[in-house]
Amino acid sequence: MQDDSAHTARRALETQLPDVHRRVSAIDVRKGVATVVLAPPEDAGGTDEAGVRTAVEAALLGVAGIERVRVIVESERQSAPAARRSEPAPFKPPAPVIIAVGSGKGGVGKSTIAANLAGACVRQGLRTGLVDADVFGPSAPRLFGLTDAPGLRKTDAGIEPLRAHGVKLVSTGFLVGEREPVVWRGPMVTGAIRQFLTEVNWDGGDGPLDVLIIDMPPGTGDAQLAIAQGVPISGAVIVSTPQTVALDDARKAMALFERTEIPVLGMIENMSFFLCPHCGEGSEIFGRGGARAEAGQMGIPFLGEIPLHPSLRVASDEGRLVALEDGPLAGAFERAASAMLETARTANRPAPEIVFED
Ligand SMILES: Nc1ncnc2c1ncn2[C@@H]1O[C@H](COP(=O)(O)OP(=O)(O)OP(=O)(O)O)[C@@H](O)[C@H]1O
Repeated sequence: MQDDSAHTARRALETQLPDVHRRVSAIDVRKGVATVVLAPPEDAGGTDEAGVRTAVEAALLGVAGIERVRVIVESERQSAPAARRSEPAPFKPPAPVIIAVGSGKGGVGKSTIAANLAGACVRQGLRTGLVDADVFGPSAPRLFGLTDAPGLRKTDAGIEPLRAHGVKLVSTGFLVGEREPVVWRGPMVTGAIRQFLTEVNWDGGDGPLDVLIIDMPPGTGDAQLAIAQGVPISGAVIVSTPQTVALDDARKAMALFERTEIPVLGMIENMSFFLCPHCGEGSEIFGRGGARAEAGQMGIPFLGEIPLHPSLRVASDEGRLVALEDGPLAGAFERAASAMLETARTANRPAPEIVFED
């Protein structure tokens, strides 16, 4: 629950930092964590944003009930890309291969698949990061067994990711309690995602990431746009179950990615068939193969099928990744991850050369 400290925090900024207060578009305080969303500065190059953050933190840590402060600066508006074109790249991309995992509807297992694809990448010896961009329902804390983990810290090097099962990860779930629904407005979603893509210290002294997986939120395209504009993304993987209704939604998800010029790398079918934990036999309860056929029709690669298996749900609830354990599920994730990486690497084209006319 939002508490009264939000009101006190707003008053503190109004009296102590009136210039900053004018830029505040939202303040939220929950469980001692204050989240302040600031509109982009009017004078983009001339404002000491690091100084602003420090000042906001100092002002709000003086408010009773606030123990931690997060400052999110909203992304620049539409005019920004044109202005940015002639400037040097504002930051180093977090990884050479960046893959968004999306789905058309909730509950098809997108987050479970994203987490285990990350696990399969670790198993292949790749330095792997995961951004849980599903700000509406972050599930990384549960999937990685980090529900009691301390929140994200920010150092001079950036936001420090948490680590579990060899994966470095960030999630809004590490900013608020897991059971609390987060109410984000459009700009907050894009602001949070941009911050996760541009301000995380992925390297952390043990080398840059080889691959970054983004667990996408469902929605209207805000997140897709933030990602398309924020990082050189390799492409998107769509997760669907085989039923027609899920496939209809998967088609819409693909259209959203394509509208923001994120190439769709392929489709993974989850819950393809029921793999009996007792006899090991498969039953095609949802009509296996629907996603494979759909991918064929859309002209995109089919990257693999993951069976419905009780142990996957149990492992997910216990914060384990089956991709890192032994068994048929690990093999399925390994094959899907290999196909995904192969497609992503071939999709990664060199940046276009910019020619300056005299
Ligand atoms: N192949 C599978 N076998 C068994 N259980 C699965 C499988 N895939 C996912 N699940 C379970 O289904 C539930 C939904 O999965 P998950 O949270 O990953 O879905 P999602 O598409 O990310 O949903 P949402 O968008 O609502 O977060 C979880 O309880 C998960 O453990």
